[in-house]
Amino acid sequence: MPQEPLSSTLQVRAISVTLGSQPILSQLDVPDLAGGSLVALLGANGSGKSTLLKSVAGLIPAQATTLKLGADDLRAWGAAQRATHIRYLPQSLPGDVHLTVVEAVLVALHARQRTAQAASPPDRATERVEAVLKDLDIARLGSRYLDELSGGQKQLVGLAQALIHQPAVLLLDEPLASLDLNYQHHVMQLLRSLTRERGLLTVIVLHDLNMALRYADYALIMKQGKLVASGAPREVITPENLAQAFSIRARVETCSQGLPYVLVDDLLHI
Ligand SMILES: Nc1ncnc2c1ncn2[C@@H]1O[C@H](COP(=O)(O)OP(=O)(O)OP(=O)(O)O)[C@@H](O)[C@H]1O
Repeated sequence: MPQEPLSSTLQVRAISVTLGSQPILSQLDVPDLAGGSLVALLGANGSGKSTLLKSVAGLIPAQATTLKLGADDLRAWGAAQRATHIRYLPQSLPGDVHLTVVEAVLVALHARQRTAQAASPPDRATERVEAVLKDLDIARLGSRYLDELSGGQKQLVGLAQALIHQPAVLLLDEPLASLDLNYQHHVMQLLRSLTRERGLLTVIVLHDLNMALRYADYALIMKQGKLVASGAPREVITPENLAQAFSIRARVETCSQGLPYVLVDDLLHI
């Protein structure tokens, strides 16, 4: 049987990461992020978003005074246990793998099940893979080879590989980057409903602030390894914070349907 995800709050206090000789994050405190929330992680290129996600996932070394999921200290978990409950989906995925989409998602499922010692019978595993592909609306790609897919299609397969694990925390690094407009909204709607139904904590790096305004429950804005703002998207995506984080002069307008959107008027030279 698949394991039930833990629905828990992520606590990160005073996290520091040094890469090479460069301090990238320095004693960064992140507000507690509750299971069941879709969190947008925003900020300029190089502001430390990927570094924060990778350090929480345990993929790069970090120091922190607190790094917990619910009552569990993540630093006490081995790599396999951490990977079972916390999935990080990188910006780009390996493209030269000669496996079909179904095989690639099955491989991802079995890699976890070996470590979790909770293998499903093969027919049940295939059913689960098919259900995830259907959720993402890519069932028709099941028998296609990964190395023959477009960038956006590969991105969706990566998402299927992450979702098949039924993690407690999903850390997605720009998953919309190669998707067309239809799939961008499809993926955001799917993530929002999965996040709520399963009590998942989903943290998603977005460069499209309108997507954050429309779908996220909470937003974090980073600049140079620090948090500029955190809170409800409508409260933190403000002209002042956008000027500070992105060096732009921007307005937040409301469309005739009542949805907020960002309009950039000019670049600020700093
Ligand atoms: N392996 C590394 N060694 C040294 N510096 C690194 C390494 N990886 C990232 N950095 C630096 O850390 C800083 C933060 O990078 P990071 O990838 O976390 O930013 P980001 O906010 O995710 O950016 P982007 O939006 O461009 O993906 C950057 O200045 C980057 O050059």
